[in-house]
Amino acid sequence: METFGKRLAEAMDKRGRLCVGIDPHAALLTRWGLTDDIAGLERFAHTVVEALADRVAVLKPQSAFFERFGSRGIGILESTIRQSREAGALVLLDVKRGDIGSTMAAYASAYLDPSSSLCADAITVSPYLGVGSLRPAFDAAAANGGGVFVLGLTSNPEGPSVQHAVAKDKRTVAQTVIDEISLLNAGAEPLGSFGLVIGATIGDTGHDLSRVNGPLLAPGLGAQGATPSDLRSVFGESLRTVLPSYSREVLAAGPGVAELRAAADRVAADCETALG
Ligand SMILES: O=c1ccn([C@@H]2O[C@H](COP(=O)(O)O)[C@@H](O)[C@H]2O)c(=O)[nH]1
Repeated sequence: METFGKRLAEAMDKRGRLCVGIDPHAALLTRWGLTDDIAGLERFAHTVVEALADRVAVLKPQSAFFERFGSRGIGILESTIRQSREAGALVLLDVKRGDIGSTMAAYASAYLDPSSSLCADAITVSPYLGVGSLRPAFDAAAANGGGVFVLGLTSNPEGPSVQHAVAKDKRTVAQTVIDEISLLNAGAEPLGSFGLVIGATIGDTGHDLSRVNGPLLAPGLGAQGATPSDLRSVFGESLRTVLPSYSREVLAAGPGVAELRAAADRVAADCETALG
């Protein structure tokens, strides 16, 4: 079975380095002329899939915007994941789970076990209960060719109060997370399956990403104010494995399929120039 790291490296080579988020904000549904209900959600999500799933490397549905419609919203999330994967995109489900190991095992079954209707290629997780508590997700990913992206240095302004806190060993909380993920990816080729979320908004924080050997998801571009030219200062020598991620900046171009494609092409070209 091919690892997620290998599948992602191939997808980025073939389709370019871009992740587009599917974030059906109420304001975007209105902007698209849709109703803020289950029918609007379905039309929105499936239009993004129609426009982009056959061309971008990764689609990233934001679970929260589906969950807000209850079980029917989860149903649309399931069909969005399925259709995206059938069209060839890798699906990173942005669900930011994190719990004690025994509960984490249930989350891993829900999102990383191929027998689940919510199974994605990869998920986002939170390391707040300790990176070790995420072990069931790492194991499920490894067993099924999936990936896990751990929050490292997030794009929001509140993140540093926790992530930059310094532990007894003089490392920041974020550096501890980065180092533990680096160990999981040691020796993997061409790319490890365990990624980090590192916001494009954070500037040069002095964290060492040089040994991660896994994908670095960079949200915060576009609507949150970061630009592709910020990537160099955030990622330094580690630009090779950066996966830029946009949601609202691209989604605002809808509802036209051609306009969504043009917006994705534009940001992908901007990032390609910046990443070199
Ligand atoms: O540090 C993080 C981690 C996750 N996100 C998520 O990415 C998208 C960003 O959406 P934009 O519209 O491009 O701002 C959203 O789903 C967040 O929950 C993040 O922004 N920062």
